[in-house]
Amino acid sequence: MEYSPLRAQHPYVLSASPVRRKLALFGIMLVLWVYVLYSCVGSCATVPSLRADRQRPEHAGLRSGIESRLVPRARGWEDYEQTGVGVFSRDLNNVNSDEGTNDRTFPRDGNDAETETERRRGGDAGGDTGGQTGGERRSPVHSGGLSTFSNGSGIKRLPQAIIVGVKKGGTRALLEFLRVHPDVRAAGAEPHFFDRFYDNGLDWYRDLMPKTLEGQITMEKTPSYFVTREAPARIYSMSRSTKLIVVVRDPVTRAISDYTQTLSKKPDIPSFESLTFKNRTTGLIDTSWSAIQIGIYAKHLDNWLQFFPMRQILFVSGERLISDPAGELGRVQDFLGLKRIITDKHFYFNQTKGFPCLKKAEGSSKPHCLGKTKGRTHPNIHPEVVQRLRDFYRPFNMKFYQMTGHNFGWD
Ligand SMILES: Nc1ncnc2c1ncn2[C@@H]1O[C@H](COP(=O)(O)OS(=O)(=O)O)[C@@H](OP(=O)(O)O)[C@H]1O
Repeated sequence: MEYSPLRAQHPYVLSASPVRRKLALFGIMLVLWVYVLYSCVGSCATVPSLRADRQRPEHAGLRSGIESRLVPRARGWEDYEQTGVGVFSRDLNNVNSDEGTNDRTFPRDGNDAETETERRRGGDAGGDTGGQTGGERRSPVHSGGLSTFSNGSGIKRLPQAIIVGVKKGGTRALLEFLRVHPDVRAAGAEPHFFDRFYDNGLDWYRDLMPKTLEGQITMEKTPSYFVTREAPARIYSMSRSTKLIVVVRDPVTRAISDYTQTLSKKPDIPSFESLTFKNRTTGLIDTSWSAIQIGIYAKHLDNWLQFFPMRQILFVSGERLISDPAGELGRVQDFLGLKRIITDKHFYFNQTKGFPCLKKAEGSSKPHCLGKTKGRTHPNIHPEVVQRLRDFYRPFNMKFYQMTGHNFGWD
């Protein structure tokens, strides 16, 4: 008789005993269980590890230093100034024009513009607050009041350090440079929580922050806080141990820079000179003009000192941030209790831009300069007007040097 494999198998299958069938079923179930168990271990692994870190703070810094390199961060937000579109879209026209720049360009690696899609992708950017009314945003999940969402890449925390000022001081440069540090994570867009969106509440604010691991510092920058009367009390009530950083710059150049920004958006505004003086003949300065008002640093600082001791405020020289970025970054890292990781080797001077740039942007291997709205050419201001302004600011500068114990050399 001819051998037929078909015939040889069928009788075997049909005649399989119930015991064998049960064994086969058991085998399949076993395989399924192993598979389910394996999947669960993979997806739940991060939760216990975060808990373990909290119990072992001495290891936190080391671990976060390593892990933070694995966590994707948003890159380059410099042109979201004080308006910022982050993960969520917003109506740019709702933004106060004297502070924000509606220039959405983002010259990545020193040249072209970032698209809206790229901005939305900026994961940890935290989003901007201006276009997000409370109702538009998903509400955060609460977990014991300290943090919201918890997953593999950390949890959202309120900032422990804030760059509170000053507008046009060099705040974007400082934040961009700082985020190179593996233990710093920052909201990309300016949240404007303590001046414009305070009523949205702390949970709303926290939800704008990037996720951090234990040992990492959460930061944000909103330069208008420095001149916001309510900001110190509000920050104090969030946490009295918040570290504050103020980037200050010669108030005369700062005022011109401020004016340049406004002019770029509203080319029809009056001349710098006519806005500066209440009366051109008497030379009386119009201190109600925000471009002038912001530069009276001593006055604004007084307000902060009602709530925070001087040791909790670091003043960064906007000028030195350009001439010696590594030096200023060294001071900032010390102040934040960070290891000095950002050094000279991170910067190069870009001749075309006329400013220091990063050799490697965070999360990229390419050089990175700040965008077109940073380092604009200022209009020529009559030397007499500049001199008049210098005279006006001198006593305030002196007072500021005295208060901070540091001569910034503006006079
Ligand atoms: N590395 C580097 N690259 C480019 N620009 C730099 C840098 N460091 C400091 N600056 C100065 O930053 C000024 C803008 O300050 P801010 O970022 O604080 O402006 S803003 O208030 O957020 O709009 C900006 O002011 P302008 O020169 O008037 O445009 C720059 O002088």
